[in-house]
Amino acid sequence: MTYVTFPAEKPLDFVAIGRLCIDLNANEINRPMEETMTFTKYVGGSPANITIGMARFGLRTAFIGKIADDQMGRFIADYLQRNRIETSNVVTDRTGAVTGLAFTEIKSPTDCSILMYRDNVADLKLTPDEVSEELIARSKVLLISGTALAQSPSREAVFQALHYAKKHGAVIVFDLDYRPYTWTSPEETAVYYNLAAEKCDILLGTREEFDMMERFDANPEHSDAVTAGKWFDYSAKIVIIKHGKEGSIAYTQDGVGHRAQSYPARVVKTFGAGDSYAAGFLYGVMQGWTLEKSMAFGSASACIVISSHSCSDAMPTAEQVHDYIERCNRGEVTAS
Ligand SMILES: Nc1ncnc2c1ncn2[C@@H]1O[C@H](COP(=O)(O)OP(=O)(O)OP(=O)(O)O)[C@@H](O)[C@H]1O
Ligand SMILES: O=C(O)C[C@@H](O)[C@H](O)C(=O)CO
Repeated sequence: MTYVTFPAEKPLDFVAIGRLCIDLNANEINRPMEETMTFTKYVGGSPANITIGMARFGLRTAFIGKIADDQMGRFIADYLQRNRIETSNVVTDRTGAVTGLAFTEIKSPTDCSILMYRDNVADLKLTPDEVSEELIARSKVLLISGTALAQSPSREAVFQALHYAKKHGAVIVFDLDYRPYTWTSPEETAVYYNLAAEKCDILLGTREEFDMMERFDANPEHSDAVTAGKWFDYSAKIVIIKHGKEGSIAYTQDGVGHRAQSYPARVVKTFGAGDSYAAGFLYGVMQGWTLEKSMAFGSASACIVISSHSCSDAMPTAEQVHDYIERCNRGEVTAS
């Protein structure tokens, strides 16, 4: 059954708008960052990671964002180009803004955290008039990521991109990606997340992220089915609630909940699961697969990334994901 129709005539498969940053992942893992002396540099930013994942699956992709006019910004732009991601709408800041840094702490495979340096970052300085209508008009999908709503003018740039996507018939995906340290208050977050979510066809978030959005609901039940049902009154066709190792559930407008279990994984770090899951799931539905097959593909993609040191570099190819699923089905992968 087809729950979302992607405009096949569009030459681009996928465009994302939002954060381009640098991950600095601790090399000395299984200890607090106070004891970490060296880090490995990777391109980061949740929407960037998802786009890199889609490119690794062989899709035609592009990115809308702003980078700093420095070595880190050029590192990011070069990495995107080397991964065949169109950067025609990646704008270079000229105000002296810097690149967001995400220092990642891996205390244990299940106790990871991110220390984000987000002051005066270039990615939040993208303006509405810098968003290319022509690029969005060429794409089947526009993905927005919640953190880009955290500050103006990036906030307005996202809403302008949403306007273009609606105008040109792109499928709109909202990866909630709630990062509290980027926001001034949960109330502000909920207001802007809800305004954006009303325009979106596919929503992906964790239970906690949807709970944040429901703070103004009268008597919120915070139950997955009720959460999903609320968004079908707007533009939503699919609402996915992710539950970490417990798997995920996708609701459709007919009220059916489609469940997916997680696969076993030898976890190095937990973050990156959501980005790789989103890329794998969206790839699957864009191939016309069932929701269950697409969710399983996303789940396996997530396992590959959380079993790796990086997020962006570790984004797998479709062949690697299929192979992982087959090895799990043969009982060759054990969880750690
Ligand atoms: N420990 C795990 N073992 C196996 N699979 C996992 C694990 N954690 C997450 N996953 C898979 O990844 C999917 C998304 O993970 P999660 O629910 O943690 O999203 P998220 O919080 O957005 O991720 P992130 O930590 O990147 O922000 C899950 O639905 C599951 O399929
Ligand atoms: O999105 C961020 O700013 C952090 C990411 O770069 C990091 O890779 C991560 O947390 C992935 O979800």
